[in-house]
Amino acid sequence: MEARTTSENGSAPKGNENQQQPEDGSQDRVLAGNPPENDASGKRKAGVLPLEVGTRVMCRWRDGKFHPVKVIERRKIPCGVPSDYEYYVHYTEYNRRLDEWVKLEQLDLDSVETDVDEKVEDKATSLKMTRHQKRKIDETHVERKCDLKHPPGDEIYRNGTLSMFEVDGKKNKVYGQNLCYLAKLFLDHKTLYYDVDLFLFYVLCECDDRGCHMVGYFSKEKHSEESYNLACILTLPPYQRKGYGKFLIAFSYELSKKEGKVGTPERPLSDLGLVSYRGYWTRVLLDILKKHKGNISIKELSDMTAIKAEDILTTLQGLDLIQYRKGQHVICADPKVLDRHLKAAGRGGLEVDVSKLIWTPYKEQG
Ligand SMILES: CC(=O)SCCNC(=O)CCNC(=O)[C@H](O)C(C)(C)COP(=O)(O)OP(=O)(O)OC[C@H]1O[C@@H](n2cnc3c(N)ncnc32)[C@H](O)[C@@H]1OP(=O)(O)O
Repeated sequence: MEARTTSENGSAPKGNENQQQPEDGSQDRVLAGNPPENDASGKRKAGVLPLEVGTRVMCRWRDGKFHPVKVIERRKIPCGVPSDYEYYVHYTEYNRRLDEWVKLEQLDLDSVETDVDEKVEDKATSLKMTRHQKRKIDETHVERKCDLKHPPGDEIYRNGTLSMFEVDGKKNKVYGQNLCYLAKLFLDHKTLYYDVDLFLFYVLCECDDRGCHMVGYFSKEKHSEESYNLACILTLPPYQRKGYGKFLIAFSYELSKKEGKVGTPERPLSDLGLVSYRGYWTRVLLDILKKHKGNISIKELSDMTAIKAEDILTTLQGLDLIQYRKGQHVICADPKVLDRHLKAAGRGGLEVDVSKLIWTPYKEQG
């Protein structure tokens, strides 16, 4: 039998040294401990103990005041009487970080509301959940604990410890929105997208035995009128300058190749975005020009690389490799000049091994 009277076990609220009773004998809920008992209240308490999970009651907090709480867990006190419990309570007016274990002495048992609102809530939502399930949902919702071991999508690429995941913004709204918030921290000029349904997110992860840890991502519109193949790119600061940015850019073009389309990044580009893209375009184009024998047109370069013709033109113009002859742009590539530019373009970054990409372009379902 767990039910007992407070007077039997001596654990009834008796107040403490700090208890202050007003001289007129009235109960001061603000400063005092628990109010004095009478017979009726003692009997009532006998019926409510031990308190059930879900019970609402007033609890004296460290400020000496009583606050409404909800019992969300209870446990037996190891060295106490077998029927002695302490309670894990949530202060309903405050953040869950303040949840704590309290002793029975801190609770005003005259204020106990057993179950009433839980039943009302259950009826209102027509959900037949156990209290335990309800509490779990409640806690998860409020604290937003993340137990994900990898981004919530399909792994479309794996090479050694690197993986890429495709996350659909429509299926994982909050995850997609959070990625956008993250990028916004580093980008003044970008619009923040709340409506992420129209986007896919390609999340690059370093993987180990604890899971896949995001190092960067890019987003991409499911359908782009302007042939954008990348909306926003971000490498998290601790991972920058390691070649991940170039990897993500290269990856976006590999997806475009699979789609049979040419692509370009959404404008405007940030200064770091522009440097990264210029570096990528320069290396890719000059590598081809170096190996290629004979003439090659911008259209052919675009078909081979999925880089939009305008981007090829501006890149080659910037390197002074374009001449305008008889109304046409002509690529003039002296091998020595190409070598010089390639050297200046720096490291190639991490390679995308296309044989490890398993992906089909997005198709609207239903
Ligand atoms: C369409 C758009 O989204 S535009 C917005 C682009 N995104 C941002 O500006 C967000 C903040 N910036 C970032 O997230 C990153 O800097 C990115 C994504 C632009 C580049 O990511 P990184 O992982 O650092 O790229 P990566 O290591 O491949 O380096 C790319 C090149 O950019 C240049 N670069 C990158 N960071 C710097 C820097 N801090 N200073 C100078 N040059 C830099 C270098 O040329 C570098 O090549 P290198 O290391 O061989 O010299």
